[in-house]
This record gives sequence, structure tokens and C-alpha cells, in this order.
Amino acid sequence: MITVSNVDKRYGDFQALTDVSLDIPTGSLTALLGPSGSGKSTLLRVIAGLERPDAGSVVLEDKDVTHVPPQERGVGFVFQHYAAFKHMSVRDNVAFGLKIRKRPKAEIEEKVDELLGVVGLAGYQKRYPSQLSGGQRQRMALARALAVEPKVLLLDEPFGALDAKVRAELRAWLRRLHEEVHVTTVLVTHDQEEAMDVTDRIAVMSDGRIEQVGPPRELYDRPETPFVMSFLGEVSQLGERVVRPHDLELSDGPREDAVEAQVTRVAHLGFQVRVELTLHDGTDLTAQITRHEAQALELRSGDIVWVRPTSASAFAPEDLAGATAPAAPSAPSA
Ligand SMILES: Nc1ncnc2c1ncn2[C@@H]1O[C@H](COP(=O)(O)OP(=O)(O)OP(=O)(O)O)[C@@H](O)[C@H]1O
Repeated sequence: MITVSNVDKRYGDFQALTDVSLDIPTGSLTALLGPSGSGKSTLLRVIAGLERPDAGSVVLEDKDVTHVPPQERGVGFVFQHYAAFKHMSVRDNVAFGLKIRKRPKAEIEEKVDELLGVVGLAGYQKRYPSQLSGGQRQRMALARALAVEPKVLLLDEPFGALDAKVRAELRAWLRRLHEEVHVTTVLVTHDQEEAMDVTDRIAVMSDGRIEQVGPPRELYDRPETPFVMSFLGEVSQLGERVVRPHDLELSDGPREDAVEAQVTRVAHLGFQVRVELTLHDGTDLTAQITRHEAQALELRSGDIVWVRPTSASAFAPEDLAGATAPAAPSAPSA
């Protein structure tokens, strides 16, 4: 277990972390999720020992490490821009930590081969970092961090610099890796999809505080604050209710509880169809329906439809006013 208790961290006048407490179970893959500047990296650096908190403590596996230097904490890190040793082969990069710990040569070779297999880079031993793709370099970085068998693996936006497709591949790969290796892992990300997809627990951060901690589904289905609701998925406002786009139902005629709306855009995203709508009072909302539903309704821009919620959150629209949601992903137009 990693136990962070009542941590405060200031940079000059700026309060980066305020009374942060968080338990990270051994063997879990936990995300620190929040917008830019919410304090995720600062918290990760406090856990790593790269920043010293002004107040509070960090306990790793029953040992208070608040005043222990990073190299003695048994943590491995990978950052967004991983600094590989350019003049060293992949093999030597991964072996680095073991060499400085003066492990026997045969043990190093065996360990490096095993890890390169685990990260899918068997056969790349002799290459140099410049001869790898961005995704391969980050996998090498993970192999290097894992080589010294850390108790905790700390990842700060490790796939942040890569394109969307490679990111998605590496996400799936990281989850499989975690199932194999089971090292307690903390992943910093501002990408809610990445956090929901990869991790088993998410700590949502805002303004240097923890808003809510729990499994992804629980945060999505039962957000405790308006911030968590809007950060973990898109929300639309329909009258007095706040709903998720997939909690809206469309019909081509009037129905109980349904209001009239005009379709302004229909975007096909594979199986899902995003329908942008405008109500009589001028408010815009987005519905997410299946391709079959869209086909059955023969939806086209300009159509009049009736929209009603299938479920609604506990938050009134005014609660959400102060919460900053991430931008909706842009979608190709139909
Ligand atoms: N060394 C520093 N000196 C002064 N201010 C800092 C320092 N490091 C971080 N901060 C400030 O602390 C706040 C939190 O930074 P942090 O990097 O933890 O946020 P983050 O949630 O990881 O954001 P991002 O996703 O943009 O990295 C920011 O407003 C940042 O400007």
C-alpha cells in the first residue's frame, strides 16, 4: 500500500497540493486524473521523493519514506519525454540500473532478455534509441524502469507525446503488462478515456485536491461532485436535468417527457452516432445513439426529433457551471 496522508505542497505563494490523502493498494494500477495544473505530477513527484511536501507523510509498504531520498524508495519512473542514453544500445539501456547495482553478468543478461520479451522488444537488443519508434522507446523505458524490480512504478503521461493510435495500443499493452507483472503502478494522465480504459482505480484531482477516488465505473455512474461528473464524460443539459449523451433517447414523434429538437449535425463514429441537437430555447445538446437507432430514424441534419432522458444525474445544471470539462473529441461529419 502507498499511503499519502494530509500532504501540502507550496511553490512560493502557489498552493499546488492541499491536504491530499490517498491510499493506493499494493498491486493496483491507479490513475491520477485531472486537468492541467491540478497537481497530478506534483503528487507523483512527492510519492517518488523528487519533491518534499511542506506537511504530511508518504508511507510505502509500512515504511515512512517522507524523508527518504528517491533512490532509496524502490520506485521506478517513466516520464513523457523519456531520456534514453542515445549512445547505448537497447540492451545496455535496459541493463543500466542492474549494472550500477553490480549484479552478476549472467543475471543481467537473463533479466534483460526476459524484460525485452515482456515489453515486446525481443530482437531489438542491438538497436539504438534513434532506431526505435516513439512507442518502442517508451516500452524500452518501461523495461528499464522494471529491471531493478521496483516496488512501485510511477508513470507521468508516458504516452503523452505519441499519436492517438499508438497511445491506444500502448494502453492495451500496459494493462496486459500490469496483469503479468503486478507491480503497484500510478499513472498520471489528463485523458479520462486513458484512465477509464487502463486502470482499476482513479483518483480525480482538481485544484490541488482529490475530488473522488474509486473504480472507473463507479466514478462515471456515481460521481460525487459536479466536477467529477463533467470531467469523466460529456454532459448535456435538458431542462432541469443534467445527462450524459448516451442517456438520451430520440424518437420521430412526440412522447411522454420528450421535447422537440432540431438535428444540427449527425456524426458517425463507427458503431456510435453522435447527434447534435438544438432545442426551441436555443440550447444545444448532444445525444449518442447506436448506428441502428440512427438508421431506423433516418436521421439527417435539419430533421425534427423528440428527445427524452432515460436516466438523469443528481446534479442540477447550476452545479455544473463552475466545473471545467475537457473538450469533446472532434468527430468527422456525416
Ligand atoms: N517547480 C515549480 N515551481 C513553481 N510552480 C510549480 C512547480 N511545479 C509545478 N508548479 C505549479 O503547480 C501546479 C501543479 O502542477 P502539476 O505539474 O502538479 O500539475 P499537473 O496536474 O501535473 O498538470 P500537467 O498535466 O499540466 O502536468 C501548476 O500550477 C504548476 O504551475
